[in-house]
Amino acid sequence: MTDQPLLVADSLRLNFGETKALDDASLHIWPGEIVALMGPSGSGKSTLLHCLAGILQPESGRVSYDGRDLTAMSDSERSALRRGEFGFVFQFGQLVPELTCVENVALPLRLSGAGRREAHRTATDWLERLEVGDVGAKRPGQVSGGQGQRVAVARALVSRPRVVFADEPTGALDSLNGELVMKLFIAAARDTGAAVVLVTHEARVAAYSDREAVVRDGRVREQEYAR
Ligand SMILES: Nc1ncnc2c1ncn2[C@@H]1O[C@H](COP(=O)(O)OP(=O)(O)OP(=O)(O)O)[C@@H](O)[C@H]1O
Repeated sequence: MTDQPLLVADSLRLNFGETKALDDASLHIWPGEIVALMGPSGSGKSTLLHCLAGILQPESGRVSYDGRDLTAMSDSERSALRRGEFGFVFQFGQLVPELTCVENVALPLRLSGAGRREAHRTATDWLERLEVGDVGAKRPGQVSGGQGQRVAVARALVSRPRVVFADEPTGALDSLNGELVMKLFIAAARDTGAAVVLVTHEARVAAYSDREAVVRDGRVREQEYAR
């Protein structure tokens, strides 16, 4: 680890109408660190993740990434940062249904200017790494939930982001498949040196992290280093 955090949330506040979703939430993420956000339903975990990723803007407080103030950037600067430096894995629906699995994984590379052949070769390698090399030609609707999530993980990591945000990445899977996806996901993230911010309800998913941060009532209440 370096002596500078990669991502910092400093005293974030965000309300949805009467609901205080974030109420003075602060968190540091270090390069390469795997952090699980735990806590009761509705406590603000997803809202915190979305603010850290520059998807939601807090009403007050600051998010900085690599020393740059995300909250002060224009929308287009923030989008460029998300495309270039961040990867995302969500519970459902993040694959483009009209594209094959290999095309889905190649998409981030194509959008950043890679040629078709090179992008497909890299995407195929990533599918093999996630042990779904055989589904490349299929569309997302033709593969199982576990296979689809492994394709989604490959797509999140293919452009070698420095941070991967994962919101309940195994929430729709049975425990066996969830375990396999987590194992492959975390091994690949550690290999590439990506930090991971993971929202989960499940202790056995959080067990893959280096640190658990508990969110309660819109604030990070407890942090614990695993093992
Ligand atoms: N778009 C929205 N509009 C209105 N209220 C919202 C919105 N998003 C979140 N909230 C509310 O903000 C609070 C925090 O929600 P958030 O989704 O961050 O919690 P969470 O801890 O991720 O919950 P869960 O574990 O159930 O997914 C909740 O009370 C939720 O109902």
